[in-house]
Amino acid sequence: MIEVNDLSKRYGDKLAVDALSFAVRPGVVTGFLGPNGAGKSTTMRMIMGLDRPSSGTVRVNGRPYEQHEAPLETIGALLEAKAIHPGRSAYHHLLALAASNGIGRRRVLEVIDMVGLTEVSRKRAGGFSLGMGQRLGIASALLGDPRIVMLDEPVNGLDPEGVLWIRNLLKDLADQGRTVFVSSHLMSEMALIAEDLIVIGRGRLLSAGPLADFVAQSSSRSVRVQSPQAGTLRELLVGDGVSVTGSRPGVLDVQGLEAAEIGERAAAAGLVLHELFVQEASLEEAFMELTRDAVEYHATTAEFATTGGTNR
Ligand SMILES: Nc1ncnc2c1ncn2[C@@H]1O[C@H](COP(=O)(O)OP(=O)(O)OP(=O)(O)O)[C@@H](O)[C@H]1O
Repeated sequence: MIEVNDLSKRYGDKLAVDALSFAVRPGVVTGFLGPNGAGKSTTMRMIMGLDRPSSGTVRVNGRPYEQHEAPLETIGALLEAKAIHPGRSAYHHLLALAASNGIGRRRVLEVIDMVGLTEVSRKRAGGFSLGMGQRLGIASALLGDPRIVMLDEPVNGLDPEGVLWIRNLLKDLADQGRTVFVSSHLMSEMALIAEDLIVIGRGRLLSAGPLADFVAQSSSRSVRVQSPQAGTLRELLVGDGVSVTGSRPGVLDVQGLEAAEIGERAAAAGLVLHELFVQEASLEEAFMELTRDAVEYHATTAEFATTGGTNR
C-alpha cells in the first residue's frame, strides 16, 4: 500500500506537486497518468524518499520509506533508465546491488532469468539496447522481492514481445498480492494493464478510482443505433442534453441517452431497430477530455495546419 497525503513539492516558483492525496492498494495494477510535466516522476521520487516533500507525507506499507530496515524488500522501483557503469555486466551490477542490501547471489540469477537477460548477463551493459536497459532496471527493482513495485514508463523502449512480457509480469505481481504502481504515456497499453487509475494534471489530483469508471464517465461514450427509420428516430431522440450525429445513412450516434431509453422510445413509437449498442470511450478519449485544461505544453496543431502542414 502506498499512501500519499496532502503532498506538495515546490521547485523555486514552480509548484510541481500540489496538495496531492491518493492511495495505491495491493492486489491490482494501478496506472499513474498525467500530461508531460504533470508531476508524476516528482511524486514517484518522493515516494522513494529521493526527493524531500515541501509539505505532506508519504507512507509505504504504513511507514515513510527511510524508516524501513530492508527498503529493497519493501519497495522496488524503476524510476529512470539507471546510470549503470557501461563497463560492468548486468550480472555484476545486480550482484553489487544485492551485496549492499544483504541479498544472495541466487536471487541475482533468479531476477536475471525473470527479465530474460540470461544470455547477455555477462556482457558489458554499455552495449545494451534501450529495451535491454529497461529489463535490467526492472531486474534491479525486483531484486529484493518487494511487496510494492513502482515503475516509471516501464514499456519505454520495449519491442512488442517485451511489452507483452511486462504486461504479464505486472499482472502476475499484482495477483501475488503486491502493490503495483506504474506510469505510462501509452494509453492503449495502460487500458490493458491497469485496473485502478490515478490521474494528475499540473500537480493536482484529477481522478482516482477504477479505470472502468473513469472511461464510463467520459462524455465521448455514445450509443450507436441502426434503423431503417433513422430520420423519424432522430426526431424522437434529440432534445436537451442529447446530441445525435450520423456517420452514414440509417446509422445514428447518440450522446446523452442510455441504450435502454433509446430502445424503449423506439419501441413505443413502433420503430424498427437493426442494431443498438454502447460505444465506450477509449481511455485516450477519457484522458484527453479530463486533462484538456491541465496540459502544460500544447502542440500548435492549427499553426502547423496553416504553415508546415500543407505539403502541396
Ligand atoms: N529538479 C527540478 N528542478 C526544477 N523543476 C523541476 C525539477 N524536477 C521537475 N521539475 C518540474 O516539475 C514539473 C513536474 O515534473 P515531472 O518530471 O515530475 O513531471 P512528469 O509528470 O513526470 O512529466 P513527464 O510525463 O514529462 O515525464 C515540471 O514542470 C518540471 O519541469
